[in-house]
Amino acid sequence: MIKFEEVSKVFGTGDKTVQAVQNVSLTVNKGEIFGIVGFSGAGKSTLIRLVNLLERPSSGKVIVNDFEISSISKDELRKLRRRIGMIFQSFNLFNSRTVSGNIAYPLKLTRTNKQEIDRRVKELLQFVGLEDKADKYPEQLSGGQRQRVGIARALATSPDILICDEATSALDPETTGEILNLLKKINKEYNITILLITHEMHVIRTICDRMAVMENGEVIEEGNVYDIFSNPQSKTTQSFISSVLNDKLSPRLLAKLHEKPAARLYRVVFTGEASSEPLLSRVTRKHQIDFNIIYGSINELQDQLFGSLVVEFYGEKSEVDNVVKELSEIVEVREVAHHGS
Ligand SMILES: Nc1ncnc2c1ncn2[C@@H]1O[C@H](COP(=O)(O)OP(=O)(O)OP(=O)(O)O)[C@@H](O)[C@H]1O
Repeated sequence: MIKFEEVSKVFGTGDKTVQAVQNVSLTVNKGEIFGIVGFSGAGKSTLIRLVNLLERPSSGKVIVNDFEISSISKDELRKLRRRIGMIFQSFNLFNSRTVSGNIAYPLKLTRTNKQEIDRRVKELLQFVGLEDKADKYPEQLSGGQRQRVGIARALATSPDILICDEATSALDPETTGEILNLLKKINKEYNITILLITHEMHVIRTICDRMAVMENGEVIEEGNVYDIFSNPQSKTTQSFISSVLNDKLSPRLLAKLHEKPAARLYRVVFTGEASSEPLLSRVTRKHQIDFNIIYGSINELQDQLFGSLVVEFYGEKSEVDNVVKELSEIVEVREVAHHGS
């Protein structure tokens, strides 16, 4: 379990200070995959580096596995770091060591005996699917293979937390998918808590259980991934979600649609049960109006269906109002303004 309690981090002194993390309170539960998304400079890296004290908080508390870590001794910190594995966007491998040598490195630091190191390295190579690459050097590997080595090395000391710093940002979409599957397997089979940061909503959608959105050092939204996708509150979260759901009309098409005098455009968001029911046709038929689906998408998210459709209703104003009112009792309905939100 990782808990941030009113944590802030300020870099620099005098008038040249940067408030990288501002008053963040957040709990990552044991065994979950928690994702933090945000634009560049939002404070994500700084926040996760506080978990293993690569950075120290300026104020507030960071609690990891029941330890308030800023007050622990050097010896305890060394022990704690073995419980926390970390992987990076740029892999951070030793180019002068073989794949096996890289994976063995953290075990050598803990003075594990050679036989045990060999056993563990073999086991990890198998787990990440690199048995045939044991004696290769990082530069002989593809990006995806290098990240697998990074993952195996991070798992060497059998941590219970894995921190991923933009672990797939340097990889192509297919390799990204493979690495995300591997992270999911690690979470399931070893029950390792995963805390990841990314600027790609796709990563969050694919593997996370819960998520937070950071902006200007602050957490502006957090919750279950399905809930945030179906009802994002902030503009930033909405724009991150649109980037993967492809549910936004282009400004040109939107302007054209709004040229029609009687056009009444709504975004209807279907979640859970509502996504498998012919709701639109049932309600519009009852009020005898027509509708046309202009744009939208149906997605699978955490084993549930989730749809976001832009719909135009045709009919008497009062009837359209009734339809919108009735639909709003079951699903989320928002009028699509000229700027598309
Ligand atoms: N060691 C440092 N010294 C001074 N400023 C820093 C330091 N590390 C980060 N910052 C500043 O803190 C802010 C947050 O940076 P951080 O790297 O945590 O953001 P991020 O969301 O991870 O972005 P990116 O994805 O670009 O790394 C930025 O303004 C950055 O310039």
